[in-house]
Amino acid sequence: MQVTLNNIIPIPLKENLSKRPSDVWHSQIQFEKGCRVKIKAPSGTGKTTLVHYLYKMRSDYEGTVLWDNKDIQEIHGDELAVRRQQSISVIFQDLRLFTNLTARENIELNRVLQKPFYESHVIEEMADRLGITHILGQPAGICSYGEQQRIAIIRALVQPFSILVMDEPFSHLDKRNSEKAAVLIEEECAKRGAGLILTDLDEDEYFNYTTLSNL
Ligand SMILES: Nc1ncnc2c1ncn2[C@@H]1O[C@H](COP(=O)(O)OP(=O)(O)OP(=O)(O)O)[C@@H](O)[C@H]1O
Repeated sequence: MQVTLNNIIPIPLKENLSKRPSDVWHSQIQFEKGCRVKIKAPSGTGKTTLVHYLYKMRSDYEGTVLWDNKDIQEIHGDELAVRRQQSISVIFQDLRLFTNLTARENIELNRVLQKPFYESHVIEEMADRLGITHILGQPAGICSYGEQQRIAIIRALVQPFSILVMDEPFSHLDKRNSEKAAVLIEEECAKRGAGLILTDLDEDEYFNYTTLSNL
């Protein structure tokens, strides 16, 4: 799937945006299969807002967001659900885990939404690589935030996608765990020939990105 931003301007940020240059807003940008794009911008400049626009969670913007040349405002119901299950996977900044469900149940829910992309043993293999095997049976709500981030990463990786969007996915992970997660994410994107869009506050070398620094 290709995602295109056509002259997007967030209405709540419009006044501030007229005072600063931007690599993203009021531009034509395409995110293609295979891309590695990092949006590096300070707190409060609109990274999460952009992620919500890309996934059709909010529509308070001028301009258009296209999925494969179709305005996402015209995508509803089953078509929207299938796109989210098959084409675009997101790790939200606030993770959106079900706190009463175990880590494994949170991941399983995404795996079995449609015809599973992976068999269930892949969850154990990914958990082992990210060092969270011991909390798989624990309610997500009592896991540390760093553990919850790794649950959300695995949940996003067990479904099919051609674009993966991650909003500050390593904010509570140390460097070693961030590197391990990045290697797994890169492998899963490469397997699918998928594109990756990541937001963050700082520089890093986890992926070979194109960086957009002004938001
Ligand atoms: N639903 C909304 N309606 C109006 N304004 C909003 C809404 N959501 C966020 N904002 C405002 O838009 C600005 C950008 O918020 P956003 O969460 O996108 O920033 P961010 O770059 O992701 O920040 P951080 O790095 O701190 O997570 C903030 O000033 C915020 O108050």
